[in-house]
Amino acid sequence: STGQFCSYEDAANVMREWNKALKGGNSAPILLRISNAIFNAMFAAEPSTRALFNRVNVDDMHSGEFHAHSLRVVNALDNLINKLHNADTLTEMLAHLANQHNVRDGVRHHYFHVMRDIIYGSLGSLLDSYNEDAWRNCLFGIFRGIAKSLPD
Ligand code: HEM
Repeated sequence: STGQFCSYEDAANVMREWNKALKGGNSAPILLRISNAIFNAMFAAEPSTRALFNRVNVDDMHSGEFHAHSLRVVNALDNLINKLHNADTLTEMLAHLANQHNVRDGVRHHYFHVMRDIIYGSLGSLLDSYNEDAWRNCLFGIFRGIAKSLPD
């Protein structure tokens, strides 16, 4: 298939680099570590985002509720990344995630730019190998797909 989100080769690199970090069976602790790093950095960069996660007990980021939330987010990211060669499926998944975010008061398009830049800046130390250009090319459409109809 032809990559609608990014080139076939960029998508292959992104999936390989991502999946390599999760190899070895028990991926939940690795996903949680990635998720915690991303959320902590986002709350530091944009403190107003923290209260959006009160329902999932953000006050205790080690709580079961916040871990469960973190796993929902990073599992979703994992599923999206692994559909980079299936543009139709990926488009449907993004539409569903866009709806789930559109209904949440206070979620802004801008926050997705903040999170995106955090992810670009942190994957280099979270992954064994990191082809930043490929990630930028492929994640652009993923973030846009979720955030495009959110208020600025
Ligand atoms: C690639 C980026 C992201 C992915 C894959 C993602 C994924 C998800 C998923 C799967 C859920 C659970 C949906 C549900 O069960 O209703 C969720 C909830 C949520 N997301 Fe995101 N998200 C992303 C970025 C963001 C950003 C940047 C923000 C805003 C700062 C945000 C704010 C929220 C909020 C407020 C909830 C609801 C939390 C709750 O359950 O109370 N998300 N997200």
